[in-house]
Amino acid sequence: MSDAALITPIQAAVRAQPKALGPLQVRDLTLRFGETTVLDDLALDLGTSGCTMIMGSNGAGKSLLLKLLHGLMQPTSGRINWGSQAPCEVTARQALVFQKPVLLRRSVAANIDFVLKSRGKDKARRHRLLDHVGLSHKADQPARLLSGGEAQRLALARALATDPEVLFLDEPTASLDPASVLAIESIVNEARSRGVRIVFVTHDVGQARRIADDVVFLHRGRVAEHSAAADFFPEPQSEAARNYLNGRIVV
Ligand SMILES: Nc1ncnc2c1ncn2[C@@H]1O[C@H](COP(=O)(O)OP(=O)(O)OP(=O)(O)O)[C@@H](O)[C@H]1O
Repeated sequence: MSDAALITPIQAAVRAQPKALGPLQVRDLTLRFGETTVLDDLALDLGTSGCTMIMGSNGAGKSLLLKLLHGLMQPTSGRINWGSQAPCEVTARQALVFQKPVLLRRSVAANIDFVLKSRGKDKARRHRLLDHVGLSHKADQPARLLSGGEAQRLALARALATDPEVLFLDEPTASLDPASVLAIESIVNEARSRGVRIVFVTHDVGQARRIADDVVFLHRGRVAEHSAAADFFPEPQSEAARNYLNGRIVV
C-alpha cells in the first residue's frame, strides 16, 4: 500500500492548510541606495498577533521597512523570517494598504470582484465586504469618484478580500477627517480581533495610543525602542522617542 493511502481525510485536510505564519524575526537588516544607508543593521522581533505601530520621524525608514517585510523589496544584506519562511514566500498571505489607495479605474464592485477572482475566492463575498466598510450603496459608482476616506475604505476591503494573515498599513488615515479615521480604525480593530496581525505606520500619536499593542520606534534606520504601548506613551525609553512625542524636531 502506498503512503498516500495511509493518510486519513483529517490528516489530508490539516496538510492542505498552510501553517499560520510564525513570529517575525529580523536580523542585521541593511538597505542602501548607493552610498546612502537608510536601514542600518536593524533587528526586530514581532509576535504572532496584535497591532504593532511603527513610528518615527520623516525619512526614518518606516515605509521601506514595510516593503521589505512584505517581500516587495530585497535588502542589501540581512535576514527577515516569518517563522521559517522568507518574505517573498508569504507575500500572497499578506496585504499592504498604502497612504494613497491604489484602485482600478472601474466600479467599486469591480474593484472587489477583481481581487476575489484573482485569488479564487467566492464572488458572493463582495456584498459582505462592501457592507463591512460601509460602501454597499456605492457599489456601482466609479471608484475614481470616491472621496479620500471612501477610497481608503475600499482599499481596505480589497486587502481584506485576500484574507491576509498580516495586514500592513502605511499611513492609511493621513489625510482623512476624524470620522473617517475612526471608521478605518474600527475596521482594523475588527480584523485584529479575528486574528489578523496588524503592522501599522502612523504619525498620529492619538491613533497609536488608541490601537497599538506595541510600538516600534525607528530612528536613523534602526529600532531605537520597541515597547508595549502601555509603557511607550507614558515613559518612552529613548531620547529620540521622547523628543518625537514632545513635538521636538528629531534628526
Ligand atoms: N529609491 C530610493 N533611493 C534613494 N533613497 C530613497 C529611496 N527610497 C527611499 N529613500 C530614502 O530612504 C529614507 C527612508 O524612506 P521611507 O519612505 O522609508 O521613510 P519614512 O520613515 O516612511 O518617512 P515618512 O514618515 O516621511 O513617510 C528617506 O530618506 C528616503 O528619501
